[in-house]
Amino acid sequence: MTVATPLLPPADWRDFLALTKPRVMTLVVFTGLCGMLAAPPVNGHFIHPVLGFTAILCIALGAGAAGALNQWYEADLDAKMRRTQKRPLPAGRMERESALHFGVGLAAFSVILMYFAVNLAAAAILTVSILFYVLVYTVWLKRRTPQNIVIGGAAGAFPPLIGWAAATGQVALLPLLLFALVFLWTPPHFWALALFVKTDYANAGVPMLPVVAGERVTRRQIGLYTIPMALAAVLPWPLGLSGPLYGGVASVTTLVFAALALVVATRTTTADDAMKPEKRLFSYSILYLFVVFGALVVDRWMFA
Ligand code: HEM
Ligand SMILES: CC(C)=CCC/C(C)=C/CC/C(C)=C/COP(=O)(O)OP(=O)(O)O
Repeated sequence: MTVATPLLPPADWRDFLALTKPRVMTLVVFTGLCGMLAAPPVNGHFIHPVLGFTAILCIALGAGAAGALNQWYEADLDAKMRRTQKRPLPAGRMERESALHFGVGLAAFSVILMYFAVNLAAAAILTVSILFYVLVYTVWLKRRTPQNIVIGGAAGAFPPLIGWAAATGQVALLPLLLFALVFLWTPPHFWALALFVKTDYANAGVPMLPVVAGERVTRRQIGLYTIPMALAAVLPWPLGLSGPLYGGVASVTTLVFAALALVVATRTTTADDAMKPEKRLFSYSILYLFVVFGALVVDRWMFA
């Protein structure tokens, strides 16, 4: 006698939205928008607003698709961590197949639309970033090495390049520096968080740096990555790629970042304070990227 597996009722639209990790993706989309708005005109023309909107929509859909495929692949891990247990798949509100179809469909749609409506360069970099997040980070590295987020984290650094490529059809030094900024920002951003949700990762068997190498090494690495990150953040100014407004904002906000990272790096254990230094650094890291990218755009439009 065969027992039929009961099928779940169709998932709610809110569950599909949750698959796209909307809160994290707001910053991803913002950096993409800023990359686009910081780009110079081509033959005297800025990107047409409708095309610009389409390109940002494609970045949002592509990033959301990558988030959905990430959740499809690691529903088992998400079920083991308090922070992620209530997601649609581990909570049993959605069939895994639905998440897979949604992710693949959305990824294909975003890339095809980017190619036909915008250009090949933007579509190609969008494809690379989706594949990087899903295959390189999620499937290959996340469960294997504590360097997972250093290498795989590159996925989240592509959006400024995609935005710039959408506007100009090519890449240039400034968006490459923005790529470097997000790439080098990711380890302090994530490891600060990993220091205070360490037990979650340990329970799930994910080899995040604090679990594998311990707190002291993680704290030192946060400090070390902050140095080249600071350079990447400030360099557009001395290189003449941005003006004094960006230079001022980037210098001050980066100094604050470095000061918070130094406190984290020089502590030996997690304090009991309500606002632990690593929590403060994690929260500030998000505000920091919003402010620095926002300042770049305001600067380019004011002083162009
Ligand atoms: C591999 C690289 C990264 C890892 C492992 C990572 C991990 C995380 C985790 C675990 C959270 C906490 C909670 C949550 O899931 O909502 C978080 C929050 C966040 N991350 Fe990251 N992150 C990475 C890269 C990025 C990038 C590239 C961006 C954007 C440029 C970003 C933006 C954010 C934002 C905005 C939040 C706050 C979300 C909220 O308020 O709920 N992250 N990150
Ligand atoms: C355009 C495009 C494709 C952009 C991709 C953007 C990207 C890679 C963002 C990474 C941010 C992110 C949600 C990391 C979470 O890591 P995790 O998946 O390990 O977190 P979890 O534990 O919350 O699942």
